[in-house]
Amino acid sequence: MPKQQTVSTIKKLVSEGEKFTVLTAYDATFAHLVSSNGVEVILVGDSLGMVFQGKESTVPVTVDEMVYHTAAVMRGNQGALVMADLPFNSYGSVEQTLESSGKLMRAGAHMVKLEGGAWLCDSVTALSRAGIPTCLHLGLTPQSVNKFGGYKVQGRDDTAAQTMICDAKALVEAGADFILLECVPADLAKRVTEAVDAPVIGIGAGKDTDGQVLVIYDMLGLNPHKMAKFVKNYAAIDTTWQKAIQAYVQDVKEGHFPAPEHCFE
Ligand SMILES: Nc1nc(=O)c2c([nH]1)NC[C@@H]1CN(c3ccc(C(=O)N[C@@H](CCC(=O)O)C(=O)O)cc3)CN21
Ligand SMILES: CC(C)C(=O)C(=O)O
Ligand SMILES: [Mg+2]
Repeated sequence: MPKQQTVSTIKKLVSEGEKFTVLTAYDATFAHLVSSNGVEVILVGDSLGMVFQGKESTVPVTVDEMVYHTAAVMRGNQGALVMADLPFNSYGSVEQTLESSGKLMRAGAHMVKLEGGAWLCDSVTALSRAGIPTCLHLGLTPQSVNKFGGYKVQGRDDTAAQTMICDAKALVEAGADFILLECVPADLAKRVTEAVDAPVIGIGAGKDTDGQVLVIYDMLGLNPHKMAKFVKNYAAIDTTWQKAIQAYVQDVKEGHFPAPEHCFE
């Protein structure tokens, strides 16, 4: 594995047909644990609002909080590519997007993640020109939980599926480096992955995306709340966290995770 992962090393790995793994981390200790056990990408996810802060959703998370956690992650990171979520209501205009992203990049992030479709193309292009790589999150976008009315599988009907494919293509055309799909039928995720020339990361999106992501507290069985269908508890298989993470990496590389029971149709 390279000393430091970059957007290019991930793209190269995917072009060679290798799967990659992503886990969340919100602090230096978890960043160290994850990045020294084979995980290529750390996501400083706004899910920290739920699992770290104990809030109802990711909506209350602020840019300043993301900056704080990103800076902590950077101190523990051992060479993973660090992607930070732009939180709710911090990327409404191109100008606001550049300002919020600049704060995350100055905290040490290597790239930012935005939730949304083709309406973000101008922002993606502006970020690309500013030297900020992006990941675009489609499907179940948790910052819109109040519009969705719950955490539900997205893209089940033909129109929604077609829109998702068009959004992904437009965003990659506009300069998006990665696409992330959350809670979408496995066959749609496969179609999106085939349709775009960018690495696609999945969570609850079947086995055919280029990478997989999970929230670390979920896959270590530490989340006391009801787990989504896509979660696998790796700590139930291996008795140390290091081994649990290594088992997850191996499962993804070998195509054993996600299994049919973790997928939607
Ligand atoms: N700990 C944690 N893990 C996550 O994966 C996560 C967060 N927090 N916070 C932000 C979002 C919220 N997420 C969620 C939360 C619940 C479901 C869920 O219960 N989904 C149903 C699908 C129901 C349907 O069929 O439409 C499931 O059965 O999995 C999915 C994603 C994913 N993200
Ligand atoms: C669930 C993942 C994809 C995420 O956005 C987060 O952890 O915030
Ligand atoms: Mg998030």
